Amino acid sequence: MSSNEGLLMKVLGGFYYVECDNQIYECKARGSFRKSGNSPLVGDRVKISVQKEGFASLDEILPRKNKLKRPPLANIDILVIVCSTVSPSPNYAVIDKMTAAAINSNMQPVIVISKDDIESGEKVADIYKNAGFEVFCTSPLKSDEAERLKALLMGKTSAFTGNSGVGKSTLLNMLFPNLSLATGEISDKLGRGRHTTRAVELFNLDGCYIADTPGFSTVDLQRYEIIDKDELQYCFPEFKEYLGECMFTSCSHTCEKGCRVLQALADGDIEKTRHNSYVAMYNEVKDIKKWQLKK
Ligand SMILES: Nc1nc2c(ncn2[C@@H]2O[C@H](COP(=O)(O)OP(=O)(O)OP(=O)(O)O)[C@@H](O)[C@H]2O)c(=O)[nH]1
Ligand SMILES: [Zn+2]
Repeated sequence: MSSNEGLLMKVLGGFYYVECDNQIYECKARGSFRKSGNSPLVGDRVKISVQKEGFASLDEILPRKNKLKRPPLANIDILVIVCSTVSPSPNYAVIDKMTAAAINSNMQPVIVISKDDIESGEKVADIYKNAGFEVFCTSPLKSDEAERLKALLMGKTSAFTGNSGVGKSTLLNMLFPNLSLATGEISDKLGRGRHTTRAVELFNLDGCYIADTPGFSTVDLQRYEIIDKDELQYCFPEFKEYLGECMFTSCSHTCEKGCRVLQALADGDIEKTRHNSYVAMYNEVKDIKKWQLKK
């Protein structure tokens, strides 16, 4: 018998599929997980033991860097937030919720602006570059941007999100031309829009681990990952250099006198759309009590 560390790629029908040494092992979990209530999630780094006959068991879940409720995933390194320049045009409120939620969950948000061939994504790109994010402007004509993005995703576990029609499937196919071969349904519009019963799954595509999340169109951090009002300011990286410099220590950076963040906004150092999103999110959570946020 040998004990190994691996990555949980899929959970299906009581079996756990673990990638370990370039091989997939079908594992049964040890009974203790059921009792402890801490069940293995796709994306978990796990310890498995492989018996001689090929039977494998999942013995231990290694500590997680993060965990999502919907879809149930662990250890997401990068959240790729896709928006398009036109049809649909960018929804800043949605994008900013996703960037904030990603940061709050200890993931790196990455912005992809598609349909750069129809209309330039430069204006949107500048907003997010100025806020400190990694930004990519893509179109089927710009393979260099896709290559640059792919290099960032290498060896990491990533999930893609964005409204319907922004071009997620197109982007994934551009990044991974052999995607349809690798995953079958994933290229088939990612199994979305129809009632599939497929489970959440990680795909190893050229060394990039991509989470596919059927059943709902995208990773939905908006509704399920609510950010505490005191934490929200830290989820806007461009605020960081001004925090602690406001007149009032309890400043919410929404309307107060002597607010350094509002000053930066007035000076044009913080983007208006970003601050608008912050205020909207702040107002949404300001009356929620801390105990109601407990997960
Ligand atoms: N010109 C142009 N068209 C694009 C680009 N990206 C996507 N499209 C088109 O936009 C439409 C929607 O693209 P999809 O890739 O299906 O979008 P999606 O985000 O996967 O959509 P859902 O499956 O509904 O979530 C398709 O007709 C694509 O051909 C792009 O960069 N340039
Ligand atoms: Zn302030």
